[in-house]
Amino acid sequence: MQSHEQIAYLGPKASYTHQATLSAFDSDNYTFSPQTTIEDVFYQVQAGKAAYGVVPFENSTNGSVVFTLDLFADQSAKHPDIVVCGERYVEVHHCLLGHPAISGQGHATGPAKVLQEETKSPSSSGHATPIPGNPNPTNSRAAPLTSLSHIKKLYSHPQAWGQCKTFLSCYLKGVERQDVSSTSRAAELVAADDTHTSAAISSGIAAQMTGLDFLARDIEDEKDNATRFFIIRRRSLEDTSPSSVTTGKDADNQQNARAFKSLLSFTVSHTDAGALANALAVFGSHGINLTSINPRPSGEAPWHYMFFVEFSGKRGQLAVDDTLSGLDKVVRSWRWLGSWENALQQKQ
Ligand SMILES: O=C(O)C(=O)C[C@]1(C(=O)O)C=C[C@@H](O)C=C1
Repeated sequence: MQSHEQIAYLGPKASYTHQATLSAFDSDNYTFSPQTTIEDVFYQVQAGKAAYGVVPFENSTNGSVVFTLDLFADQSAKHPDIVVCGERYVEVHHCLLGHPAISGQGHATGPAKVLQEETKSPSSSGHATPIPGNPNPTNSRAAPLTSLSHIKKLYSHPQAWGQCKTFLSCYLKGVERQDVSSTSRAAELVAADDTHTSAAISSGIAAQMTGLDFLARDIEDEKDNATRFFIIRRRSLEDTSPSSVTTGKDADNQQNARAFKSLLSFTVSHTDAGALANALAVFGSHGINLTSINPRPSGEAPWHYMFFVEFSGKRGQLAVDDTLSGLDKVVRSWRWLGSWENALQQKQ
């Protein structure tokens, strides 16, 4: 029997990362291997146990997934060979999953009673307070489908809280939150809670998997909420060998550059005036379009940073290779983290 290559992803099944994995790999040809943490995914790929890994990288509402950036920063040199080789975008529509209240649970006494009077919403479990960006908290895009007054604890992945701020502040303000490793793990924990007083922010698919009820749907602040995932693999010799380098007009035309993206990290002197500006100027002087920049603590000393930049183009194109040579002269250190096909090129 042919042994399938393994794809490591942040699990368990029904996580958004699982959905990204299904959109990138055919389950007939690969074996999917759910991992507990994003670090476990990096480890599996670095150790050669998985051919590819799938990890969240950034969300359209809540920004960068810092756990992933810090694994690329790799302060303890555990994953020196990981590079990005692809990307996938997944629409993220969060649901509140749990068990409906049973009679006698969640009486509207004390704070809940106050809440009912304040918000005229008998289904909430906390106080509604105006927050910046949503002066009228009753303006949540979603309303609960059932009473939430019995919900005493919430589980989710930390990224999800920031994507559902309005719903949470409106209907579940002050309810204890517990960070867990993924939204689908949150659903598993709630399904195992016999008290029926917890709820998970998770995907609709996780409801099918666990048998939990929908207490609310589409609770994300922005209706076009989406997360971008990276497909990672181990760096290979061809990645940097001269034979992979393409030159000539074709490699340099703008259209071709937009078809690809690249990621690299660098550090600059913390004390030299203009060090960061000089590094960024190298990209502009070679006509390279920078699409994002993210600083993360470098671990060298407090307030020292490593910068991650994403840009159009791929290694092997003349302008990109010249940029890397130029960068090498002005930064303290840099690391190429991969080039891949731009999944949005049709839409730009
Ligand atoms: O928890 C999950 O389901 C994940 O796949 C992780 C993750 C993330 O880290 O951004 C993915 C998509 C959502 O943005 C929320 C959580």
